[in-house]
Amino acid sequence: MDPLAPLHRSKGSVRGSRTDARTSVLPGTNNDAGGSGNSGNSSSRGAALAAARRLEAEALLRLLTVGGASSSLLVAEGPLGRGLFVASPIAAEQPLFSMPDVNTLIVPDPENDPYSSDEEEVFEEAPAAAGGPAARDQGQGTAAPGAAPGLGQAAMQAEAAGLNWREERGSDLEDGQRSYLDRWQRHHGLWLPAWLQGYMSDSDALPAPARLALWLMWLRRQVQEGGGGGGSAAATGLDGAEGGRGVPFWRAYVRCLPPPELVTCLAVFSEAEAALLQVPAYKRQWRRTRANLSRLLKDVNAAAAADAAGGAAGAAAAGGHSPSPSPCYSLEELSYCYSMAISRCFHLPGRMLLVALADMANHQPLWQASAYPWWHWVEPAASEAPASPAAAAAAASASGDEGFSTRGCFQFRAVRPLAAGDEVCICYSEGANDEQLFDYGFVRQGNPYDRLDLSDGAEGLDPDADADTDAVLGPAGQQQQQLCWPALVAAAGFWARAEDLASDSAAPASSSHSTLDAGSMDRPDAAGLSAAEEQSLLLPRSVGGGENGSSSGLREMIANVAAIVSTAATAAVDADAEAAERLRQQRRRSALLSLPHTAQDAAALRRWGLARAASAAEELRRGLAARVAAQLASQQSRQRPGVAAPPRASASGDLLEAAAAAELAAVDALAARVSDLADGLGSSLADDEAVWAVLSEATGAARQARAVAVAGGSTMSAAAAAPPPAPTPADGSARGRLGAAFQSLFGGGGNGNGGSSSNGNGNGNSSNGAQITPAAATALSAAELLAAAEQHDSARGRTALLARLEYKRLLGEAADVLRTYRQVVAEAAAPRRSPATVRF
Ligand SMILES: C[S@@+](CC[C@H](N)C(=O)[O-])C[C@H]1O[C@@H](n2cnc3c(N)ncnc32)[C@H](O)[C@@H]1O
Repeated sequence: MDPLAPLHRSKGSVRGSRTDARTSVLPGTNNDAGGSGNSGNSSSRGAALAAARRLEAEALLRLLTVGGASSSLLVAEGPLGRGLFVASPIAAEQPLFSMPDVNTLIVPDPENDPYSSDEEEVFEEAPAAAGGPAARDQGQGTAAPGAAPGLGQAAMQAEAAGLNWREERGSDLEDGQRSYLDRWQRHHGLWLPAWLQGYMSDSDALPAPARLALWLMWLRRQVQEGGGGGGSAAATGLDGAEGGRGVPFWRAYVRCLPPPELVTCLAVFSEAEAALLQVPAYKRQWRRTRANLSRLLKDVNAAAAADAAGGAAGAAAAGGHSPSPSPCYSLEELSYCYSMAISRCFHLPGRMLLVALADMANHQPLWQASAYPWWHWVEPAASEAPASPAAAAAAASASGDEGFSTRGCFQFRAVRPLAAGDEVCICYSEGANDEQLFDYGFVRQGNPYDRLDLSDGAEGLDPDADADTDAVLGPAGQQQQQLCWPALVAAAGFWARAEDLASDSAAPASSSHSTLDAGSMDRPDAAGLSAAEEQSLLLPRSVGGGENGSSSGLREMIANVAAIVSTAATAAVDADAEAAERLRQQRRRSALLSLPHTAQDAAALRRWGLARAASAAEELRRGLAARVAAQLASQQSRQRPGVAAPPRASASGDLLEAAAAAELAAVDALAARVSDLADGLGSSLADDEAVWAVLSEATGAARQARAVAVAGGSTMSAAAAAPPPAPTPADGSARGRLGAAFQSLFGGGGNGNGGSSSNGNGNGNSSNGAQITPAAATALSAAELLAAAEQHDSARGRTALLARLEYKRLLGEAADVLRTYRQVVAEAAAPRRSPATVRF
């Protein structure tokens, strides 16, 4: 995968900006991943950390409240780990939280700058209202009944502090950034060193998340060292008016970040942890990122040392004290900060930002998300607004800023009316599991946007290759061939229209978003799309772009297969009833596996017996049949004298046969690649499922123990303070936490029957772990199983295990679909005999 890709897809595009979000995460799956997220629920150590982090978050909340942010949020542990919750009921579209720009970290993000292209205006204008800026802010209807008192205060305080984010929309990003940085430094009394200023002021020097990472890395050191004016949050008084400034503020923020051992984004994996990933594409991506980060680190440390040397020379010449020594940052620090940046940042057009507290919102698919990010612009008061361009220029030069004055704050707004206690979840982005793993440190079970990388990974993978700083985290230039799951299944003839699913009563009534397209902000506009158009929406960029041979080749392949399948489906297919039924079942299963399947989706599809999906597929086929006809016509018209005659339109059967032969070869090649990929992995799906069963059982047992302790009157922190039982050697006996889990699942006995997974449908990686019985277990001996479980008993170990489990399921499903394809294509091309018409 292109390591730059996460930079374009990171979390939470602010509403109004263009977003390519279209993903969903099944509720109740990733939270069970335990260590996959940073819930910290998997052990008493996790609970202790969670409790400590909750206290930090409370401290941050208090700081924010006095520092200019306003919120009606609480921080608590929920089903997805630590998250944000609604403190008091709030109406739809009202702000839940507001943070002045100066209390965020903002860097330019030219990669995501619509002003540099011809895209339309993406910010909503602040509605005109009478009065000064503060009155206007309050008069925008933002403080609705039920909203927390004081919303709008943020902008007022920002104004009082003279904190206007002066910039002209569409003006040079770097001017705006200089002005913002200047305000930021004055506000916090923290002065960025020259080396950091250098990275900050040159938008082309580094991608935005890397710059955010450097800023954060420097800030962490500042607050650890207590520099920059201010003691500990407690010592300086959280209730003081200065609470939103300087070291106390940023110390509280840094303390609220997840501790490194609970971070599961790919960039923080050690060599040993990366080995657990098994999947070559994941490992390659990890290696490339680490190599890029190492190069950046070398650069940064050299620049910081040069600064320090310059400072020392200056100080010596002036006979003063020697300045502070050059900081020497470690790869661990940088990769941690980089992971924080990519997993917690938000997008504004042309900018990327980190926002305290807002970055504690967990992810849900768009149709389930309860809030959305919003940038609230506050226009200057009429009295402030320059009367003419000349006056604007004069005002700008007087203020030292350029451009038109705007000020803003970051907000979360409610998607729908929310009750106290509702979790505030936003939709981060769409993405295949490799992207989600890289960006956020979790994978989605049955992710409909998942796809297999079928490239052999031979190009652009030399981690030691020379690259200058500009290329850090830059594109490797490798165009990968990917099998896009929805496109593949749609091509096989199955599709369900978004409206069909959304109209089901099981779907959330208030949501206009479909279960099929879980993330597009434009969803309501897309409601009228045909199934074929929906399919094209889901084509990944590498297929849809058609920029090079391989992607257009793949696109063609999909179109070809679709055409053939369409012909096959509408033609009389020679097949006996039993084979036809088998085929139909396979295809239904493929469809089910590929559609977003929440419990409701699955129930709805079962209830309908796929009738609606099938009818939508019919619609798709009709469209494709027209394309086949067009193809035939165009091939016929390209026929030239002297060249072996291509099949004639009248002999469409021949053409079909020739196309099918080519198609069979392509499908076989793909199937071989899928099988190679499966062979190259270190363990089987069944092995991994058994290991996961032990781990999740252990997690369940730990939760249960904690619940008992809490019910018995002990406090959360007392329960959390109890040391976890020491792991026992993996000797197969049922001792220790994992041993007990093992025994409860497998009765303590070994297995070794090499049977297939109990999870025949490839789903349910967590909650059904306890249903795995010895009969359904794996070829691993008891000792091996325990050893493997112990090896994975950490946040990153569990994440690696879940990630490769999903990958293996995807491989299995791909093999299934390819087999089905093969059968359909072969049948389509076979000479017709007495027809037993099969309609799918
Ligand atoms: C922006 S933070 C959200 C707050 C985070 N839970 C915390 O306590 O700091 C993003 C991280 O939260 C976790 N996370 C968020 N949504 C999740 C989900 N639906 N499933 C699993 N983990 C999730 C992942 O670890 C992700 O990297």
